[in-house]
Amino acid sequence: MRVGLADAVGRVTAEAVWARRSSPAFDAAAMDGIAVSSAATVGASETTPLRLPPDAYDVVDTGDPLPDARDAVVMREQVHYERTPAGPVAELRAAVPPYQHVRSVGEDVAAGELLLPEGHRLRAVDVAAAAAAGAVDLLVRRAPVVAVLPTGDEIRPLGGAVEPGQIPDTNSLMLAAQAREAGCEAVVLPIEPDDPARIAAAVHAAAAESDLVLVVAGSSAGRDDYTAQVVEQAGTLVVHGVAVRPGHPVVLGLVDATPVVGCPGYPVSAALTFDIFAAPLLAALQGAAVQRRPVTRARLSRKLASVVGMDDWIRVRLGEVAGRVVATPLSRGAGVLTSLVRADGLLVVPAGTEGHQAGEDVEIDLLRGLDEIRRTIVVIGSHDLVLDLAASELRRRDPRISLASSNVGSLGGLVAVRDELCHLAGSHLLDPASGEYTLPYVDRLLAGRDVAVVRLVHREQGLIVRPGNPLGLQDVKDLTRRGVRYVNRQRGAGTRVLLDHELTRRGLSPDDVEGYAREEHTHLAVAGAVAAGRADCGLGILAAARAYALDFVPVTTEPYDLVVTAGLLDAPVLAPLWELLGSAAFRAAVEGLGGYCTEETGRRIR
Ligand SMILES: Nc1nc2c(c(=O)[nH]1)N[C@H]1C(S)=C(S)[C@@H](COP(=O)(O)OP(=O)(O)OC[C@H]3O[C@@H](n4cnc5c(N)ncnc54)[C@H](O)[C@@H]3O)O[C@H]1N2
Ligand code: MOO
Repeated sequence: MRVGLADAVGRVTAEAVWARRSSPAFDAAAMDGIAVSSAATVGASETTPLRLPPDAYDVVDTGDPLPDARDAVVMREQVHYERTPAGPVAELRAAVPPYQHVRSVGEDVAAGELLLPEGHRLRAVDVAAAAAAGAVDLLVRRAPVVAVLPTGDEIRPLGGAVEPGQIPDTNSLMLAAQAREAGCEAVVLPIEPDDPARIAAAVHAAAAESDLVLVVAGSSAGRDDYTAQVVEQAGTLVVHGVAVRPGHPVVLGLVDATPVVGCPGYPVSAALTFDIFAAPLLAALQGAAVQRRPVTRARLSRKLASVVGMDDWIRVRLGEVAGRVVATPLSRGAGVLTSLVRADGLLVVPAGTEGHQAGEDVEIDLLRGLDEIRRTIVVIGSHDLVLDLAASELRRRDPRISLASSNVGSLGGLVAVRDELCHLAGSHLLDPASGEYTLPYVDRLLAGRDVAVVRLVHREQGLIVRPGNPLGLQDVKDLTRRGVRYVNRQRGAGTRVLLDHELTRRGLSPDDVEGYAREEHTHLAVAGAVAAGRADCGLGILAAARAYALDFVPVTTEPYDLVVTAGLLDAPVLAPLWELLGSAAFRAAVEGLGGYCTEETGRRIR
């Protein structure tokens, strides 16, 4: 099919494009000035200037055709005019070589020259060059049509009501957009319930109208998982299950000669399945090359275990610390779509590998440019909402800046500072012996290192309870009451150390607290567990309680600090953060979260 140049970007050429016209189509002035005959200027110099009468030159502007009998241009700035009764005489103080400042016919592209090969994906510059070479439209390959077929009794169309237990159809939105990004047309079909006959009918109908059918979900072993069975009965089932995770239960087959990919329902699995299986197929259908991502080497910030026998696709955040790119693995859950949203790169741990040690050198497929990665502030340690607010505010102020924080608890953060795996560690570790926060741990873990500690905030820690505090919890000692279900933080988290300290002070033991062994990794996750009724109480910050409209019983106020290698304090990557911490507007926004005091924000306490 032929498409107009304005609509051709992203399409793939179906024939070679030969220039029909030269560009420029005539010898043209390349500068504003005067057109002259070079032969007439021989001998001109500073000491013997040449005086050209008005009929021996023509005034020209950039792009003008070169008048007959002229073969060179002198820039306006190098011409001195002298008024005479016969008109302005141009004085030249140097000889002009032939074709000086002249763009000759076909300098850009010559008629008859090959401009673009067949099978080339068109970009903005390509269509402009084609237009300059005389094209008005181009023969392009048909864009493959991708049909997206969502399945599942629980799936509801986007924008409509979603009852408890139902899931909005986010996968179809994503897969259709991925197909369009791959240069295809995408059609999202109505959601089919878990009924093999209906799914089969929909697959047949879609196969007749499209080049690839993506059946969403129903790929694994559940009672209502029919995709593989449908493909087997309606056509040919080629593969069910691959040694890739996420994406393990993918279904590959043919129905009525149209390829069908059964994408697992978990969003990360669905997205990666498209990348791994659908994208190369669609590129092949268009006769174009698959886009390979650039790669970089990086140091892994944490140990990464991986099951032997599966290629593990790990999403990572990246930043540059001490001159080396550091990769921090994000959540591995196939349902954690935000792991892909936040990812700067992908790390594939091959099937034959058990994983990697912290600090190991690995290869990363880049999802973002290295220049952006170099401007990323890497925070590892305890997490606080103020860091999220800072990340958002830094980006608003300068779109090139990112702040990536990963939560491994305060202790893990100090270890990451020690190992040069982050710029900053968020820490609020209480030393029960001295009652001091963070500094005793810095002395122990980072002994002999020149380390600075900058106060971020003071914040209130307290019991996060259901609205109205139905169990009447007033103090940490109430956690030992029968029937009170507590939700704890992970080992190494400052909030867990705080609980232990508060229990010890009261002569209580963790064994007295029901749910002590149950761990969540963030304040918000603790609040989420209480809000969902899966626990009655957890220790955390006021802002987390507020985020879920829960009640809060204050226990203590604690400092939350940023630990940084002193040599990095003046690093350009951190400058925007220090500036932000000094801003009154930012401090007001922090106080607005509730439970924060910014009196000492930005103060270096060591
Ligand atoms: N016993 C086993 N259970 C599971 C296995 C297994 O091998 N044995 N595999 C797991 C893996 S790995 C994956 S991946 C998933 C694949 O799930 P299905 O493709 O069968 O999909 P469902 O079970 O229907 O749904 C899974 C999950 O995805 C959500 N979903 C489904 N469609 C959409 C949509 N259009 N938009 C957004 N989210 C969607 C669905 O609600 C579920 O939460 O199976 C594991 N289980
Ligand atoms: O293999 Mo499943 O695709 O991990 O989530």
